Amino acid sequence: MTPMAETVTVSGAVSPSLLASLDPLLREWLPRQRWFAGKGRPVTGFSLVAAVELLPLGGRLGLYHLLVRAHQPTVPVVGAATHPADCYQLLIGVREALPPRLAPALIGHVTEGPLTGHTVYDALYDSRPAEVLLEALRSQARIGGLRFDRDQGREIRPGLVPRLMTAEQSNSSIVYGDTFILKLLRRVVPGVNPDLELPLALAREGCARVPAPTAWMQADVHGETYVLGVLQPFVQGASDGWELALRELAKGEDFAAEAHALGRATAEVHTALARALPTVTLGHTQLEPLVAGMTERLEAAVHAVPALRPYAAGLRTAFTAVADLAAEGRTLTAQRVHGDLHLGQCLRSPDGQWSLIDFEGEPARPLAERRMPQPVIRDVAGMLRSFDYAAYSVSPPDPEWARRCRAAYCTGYGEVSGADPRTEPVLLRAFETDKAIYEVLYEARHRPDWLPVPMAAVERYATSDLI
Ligand SMILES: Nc1ncnc2c1ncn2[C@@H]1O[C@H](COP(=O)(O)OP(=O)(O)O)[C@@H](O)[C@H]1O
Ligand SMILES: O=P(O)(O)O[C@H]1O[C@H](CO)[C@@H](O[C@H]2O[C@H](CO)[C@@H](O)[C@H](O)[C@H]2O)[C@H](O)[C@H]1O
Repeated sequence: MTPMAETVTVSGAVSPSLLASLDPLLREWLPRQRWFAGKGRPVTGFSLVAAVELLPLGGRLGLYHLLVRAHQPTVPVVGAATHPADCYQLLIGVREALPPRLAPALIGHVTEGPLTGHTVYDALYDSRPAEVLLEALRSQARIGGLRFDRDQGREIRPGLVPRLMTAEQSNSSIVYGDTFILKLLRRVVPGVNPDLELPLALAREGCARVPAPTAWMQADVHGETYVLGVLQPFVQGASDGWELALRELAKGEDFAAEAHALGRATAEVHTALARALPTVTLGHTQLEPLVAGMTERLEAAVHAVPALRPYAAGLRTAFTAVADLAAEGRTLTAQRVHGDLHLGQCLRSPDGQWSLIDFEGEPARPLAERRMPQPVIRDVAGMLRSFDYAAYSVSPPDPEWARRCRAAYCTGYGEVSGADPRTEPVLLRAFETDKAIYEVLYEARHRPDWLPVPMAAVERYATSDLI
């Protein structure tokens, strides 16, 4: 099939018919990728947004950087990808034959168009393409519409050996010699990306809790800028909070001291973000849409996951309680927050220091929403849910372990910020309920086996208070 027409930026020797030859292969390959956001809806076609040749096909290996729109039927679900055609960043390698070490990267064998007879594959698995990216960042290259920039004060040594991270991720990351990690965003949208914006702002504030961006990669397409990747120092020997929590749970060990330290770290980041970027006061006019948004997300989730239906009325009471606060004239302070904070976003270095990563926000939400100031309790609720997630993902569940972690986290947070989140039980309940509903949708789409974990929370939240 011929790809749908779109104004395309093509650089180097890339022919627009390139996508036509990849089309049937991508249709099969793309929906199988963990980072594909449009799960459950067929891909009906592709259009090329931009294409840049990074290595010419004449050599042993051709390399193309593509921004490709995947067309899918639109489903009117709040909280899901709202674009009828999400744009994905692909790095396509082309070889005559694929060496066995690259077998997991296979996209397919091309049978039509300019690449006929070649094998195409996800080039992030391959060391040469990964080296090309690092070299471009190091030398601040401009290639076609691709722009590579770096913090002038930080050195990037040439020749660092790359390896693709194999962890389950929403994006793809390459580690270079245990010195840097490059996160390449997969679903990309034009505009300021909080995954670059917030760490840069925190670095300017001197906040050491977040690895500072060393270099970044962007694309300029028809007057719009897409953030494509961020290089940052790799925290060597780090364990993420989720692994650590599960390890302690398996040993029957307490995690309260770590939860306390995490509460302090979260408050430090929030304090620095409030210094770096504007804060606003939310009055009745702003709280009404906030509550309406939570209620809409619930309705949409019930539509998508009918198992939620029996709990909907009970869950809704968490949101109406916030509306009541607003009606009484309560105001709230809002500021930029992490937006999707959970144990997997917290790294502990071997010396026991915690860092927070991945400031992209909930990937399915529109960018404008992800960049809006929010009450800090939103992040706190994310972490509290995460302790609950850990405790309910083991058999038998250990609610007492979660209770101790939750209390310690709130204490630590309050020590640094001056405000213990437990003094806001109505807000906490609403944001935790909202997060649990998001998790039900997320798991239904991405990891159906995990659905019972947030569903167990939903059952409890529909009938009881949380803290
Ligand atoms: N600076 C870092 N140092 C060490 N490991 C990191 C760093 N940043 C990310 N990671 C690892 O990469 C994984 C994915 O990073 P993340 O930013 O959460 O990407 P995604 O949005 O794809 O989930 C993390 O869970 C962590 O294990
Ligand atoms: O890929 P991201 O890290 O940006 O976040 C998404 O995936 C997470 C799972 O990998 C998901 O987190 C949920 O599962 C975690 C355990 O794997 C748990 O610690 C979190 O509390 C729970 O929300 C996250 O919601 C999603 O946005």
